[in-house]
Amino acid sequence: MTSTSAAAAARATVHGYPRQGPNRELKKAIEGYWKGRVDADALRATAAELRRARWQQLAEAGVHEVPTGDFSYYDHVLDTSVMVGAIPARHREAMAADRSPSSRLLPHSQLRSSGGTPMRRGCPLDGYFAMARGTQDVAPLEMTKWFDTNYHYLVPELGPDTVFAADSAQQVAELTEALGLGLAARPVLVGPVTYLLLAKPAPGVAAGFDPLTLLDRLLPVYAEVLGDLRAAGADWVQLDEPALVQDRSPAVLNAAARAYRDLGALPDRPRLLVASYFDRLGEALPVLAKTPVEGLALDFTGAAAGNLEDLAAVGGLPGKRLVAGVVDGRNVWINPLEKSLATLGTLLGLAGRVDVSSSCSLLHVPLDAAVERDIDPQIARWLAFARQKTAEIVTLARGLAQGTGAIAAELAANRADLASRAGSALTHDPAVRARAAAVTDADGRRSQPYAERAAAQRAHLGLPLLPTTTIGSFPQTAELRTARADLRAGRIGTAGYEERIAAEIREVLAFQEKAGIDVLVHGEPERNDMVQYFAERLTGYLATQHGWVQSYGTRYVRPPVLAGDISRPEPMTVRWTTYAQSLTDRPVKGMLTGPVTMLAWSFVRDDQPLGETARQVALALRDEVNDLETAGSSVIQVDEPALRETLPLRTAARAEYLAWATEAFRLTTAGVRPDTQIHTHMCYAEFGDILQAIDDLDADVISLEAARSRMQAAAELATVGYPREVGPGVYDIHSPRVPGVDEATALLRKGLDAIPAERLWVNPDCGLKTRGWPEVRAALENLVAAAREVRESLPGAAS
Ligand SMILES: Nc1nc2c(c(=O)[nH]1)N[C@@H](CNc1ccc(C(=O)N[C@@H](CCC(=O)N[C@@H](CCC(=O)N[C@@H](CCC(=O)O)C(=O)O)C(=O)O)C(=O)O)cc1)CN2
Ligand code: MET
Ligand SMILES: [Zn+2]
Repeated sequence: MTSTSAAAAARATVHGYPRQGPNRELKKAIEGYWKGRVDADALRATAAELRRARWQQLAEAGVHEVPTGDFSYYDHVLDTSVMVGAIPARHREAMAADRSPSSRLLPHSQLRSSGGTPMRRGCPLDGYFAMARGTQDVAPLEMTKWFDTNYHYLVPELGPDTVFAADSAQQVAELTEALGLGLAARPVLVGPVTYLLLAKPAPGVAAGFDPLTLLDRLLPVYAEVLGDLRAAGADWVQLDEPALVQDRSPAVLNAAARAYRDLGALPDRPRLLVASYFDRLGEALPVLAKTPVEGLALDFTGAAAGNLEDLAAVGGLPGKRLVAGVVDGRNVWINPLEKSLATLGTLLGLAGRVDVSSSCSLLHVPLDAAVERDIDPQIARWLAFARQKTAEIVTLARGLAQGTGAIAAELAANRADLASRAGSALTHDPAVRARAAAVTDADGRRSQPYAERAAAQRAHLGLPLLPTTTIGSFPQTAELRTARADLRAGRIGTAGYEERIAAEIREVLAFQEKAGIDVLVHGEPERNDMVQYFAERLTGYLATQHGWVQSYGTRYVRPPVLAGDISRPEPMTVRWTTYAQSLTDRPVKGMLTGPVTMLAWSFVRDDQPLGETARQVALALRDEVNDLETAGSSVIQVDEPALRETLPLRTAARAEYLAWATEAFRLTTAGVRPDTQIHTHMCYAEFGDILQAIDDLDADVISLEAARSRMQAAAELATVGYPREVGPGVYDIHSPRVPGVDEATALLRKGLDAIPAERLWVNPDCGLKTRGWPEVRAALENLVAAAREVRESLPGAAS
């Protein structure tokens, strides 16, 4: 095919689309189902209607080929486990037992609801949700971050005994629905190599087990699914292999080569499009290019832009289809259309056919910027959410196929919008820039070394050995959320809302004092979210009203937008912290979200290096830290749960990231007196990669998620000689289970194997916002009892 015909054939598509619906209808239907308020048929009907509406929207926008199979009731990786029959044994047994009258398989929310909810039986949805959320008797699959995004997937559990079996029902049904609407549709599956690379050894299987050894067993299952999809009318099927953008061993690259050679050799199959995104494909590019697959989808945005030169270096993809991800699926800025057209033009010479798409699924961006009413219309023109991105993709495909003349109006408007952003005062605040430029090394260093600070803090705080504390949030009750919704809707005034918050703080403080906790928190009742709350109070940040993005299951966040230079017009947390401190003689921890997490869980500026944005945020937070100290806080926690997840996917980029990330944290925290204790908190396991960085934060105390891994994080820190205080979590707050005193005691003793008593804290894994009060009360009382028991048993303990 010549370039010209490649251009003429250019089509628009997307890799995937938000699932929740314009008003999070899916969340509401699923949570209603869990509560017994919505029946299975109604839930299925809502889901089908949402799928229909999104396909229709894509088609009406001019998308030529819509994705199918990207919908999910909970998580598409879990759906893949169902598709290949990788149901953990404990769930298989529970589902079988569920048919017997003695079964206790039912969702937690039903267990906890005050009786009267009928148990559902024999419904496949329940088995599915049990894998996602667990039941009273059966633990769920583990949840972890999808690459470096804020989306969480359920980790497949595999072992040498895993028997795969194809179940293509959901994929076939969705394809059939879309084809029934008269649309060209392309099923999207998690590819077999990525699926295995994301898996972990099932419980009871040796940790050294490598799931990739199951490839030969898995490929026939994919072959069967592909056959079923072909029979159902699939012309193309997309297999997502984002795991191949990470540094991979020759063994993994060989596995990829084998997988696509074998799938490519199937006699009656759809054409195959292998997709990668989030970074450049690197050494996997020539490997995949040599396989018989008919197409590759590559990311050409951000760090992945290097795919362009890599593609040229391998001589392009002659005769193959290239789906060019030129519209960023991870960020919310309008596309520079002319730049993208130039990229697409170059790509025309490098492939048999070029189509236009998003860089990755649009799952990671909100649905529609046009429904935001509170964003300045001038600034709203700079934003593209899923709906606007779809329009950009269609425009680019038209421009590619018909020439720029066909999209002259769009290009002119785009030029004006880009110029308005570039020239805006919002993005260039001279005071912020001057302050950031004047930062010195000394600003990021505490005035005394850790050992001296520790002594000063010990004298100042007078805490017992094994001090108890919590991570910040207490239950975000329906009453609190409703009060906030009422305030927004004008049903209550500010005074009424604030009285509600004050009352909650009094209750949280009273409970902690009674329970005997040593370092208290105010409970964060005033915060809708630990990132959005601060974004709403910082100049240069935009918050959205409806910009929901799925974080996991039915939980969503509204990532704010780092749009301009960041400054803090006034203190953000001092008032509620001071109020809480006025209610007690014990120390109340000030509670802030750190600069790295503020970036990681927001949409970031793409017009300056991330490190510069981080420094601006850090300086604003530094003022808050210092103000808290001035107002009387002796303990201040700066949460950095996202420090690990934002680690670049390719190791070559990691050192630079860790340098600016740790610098931003130190800049936030280093302005306090030596006797002010700085805490930090991280709650995503796999700290092994960033132990040095944790040390470089120079925080006085770190609390970590450790309950499920039985103190592994504490042990890892100990192996590198971590010198500071550590609170490895002894309460897994992701589960409604209440840990018993013995269980917490055992974990603490295990913690003592790694960290000496003088440096060990007692706390939960993370905040308690998603938990209910009854569990929280019982669990924290047990945690305090365990701390006392272990304290008393320590050698030399005063009896
Ligand atoms: N940004 C961010 N990323 C994160 C985390 C995090 O805490 N924040 N934690 C990890 C993921 N964990 C998460 C844990 C919980 C929720 C969560 O509970 N989300 C809530 C929404 C939280 C929120 O924004 N609440 C607002 C708005 C609540 C709301 O839905 N209001 C209703 C009306 C009120 C009502 O009737 O409930 C509406 O606007 O329609 C508030 O409290 O004000 C949900 O999906 O339900 C999300 C992620 C990793 N990434
Ligand atoms: C995801 S980390 C959460 C930390 C926050 N301080 C909380 O307790 O909710
Ligand atoms: Zn946490």
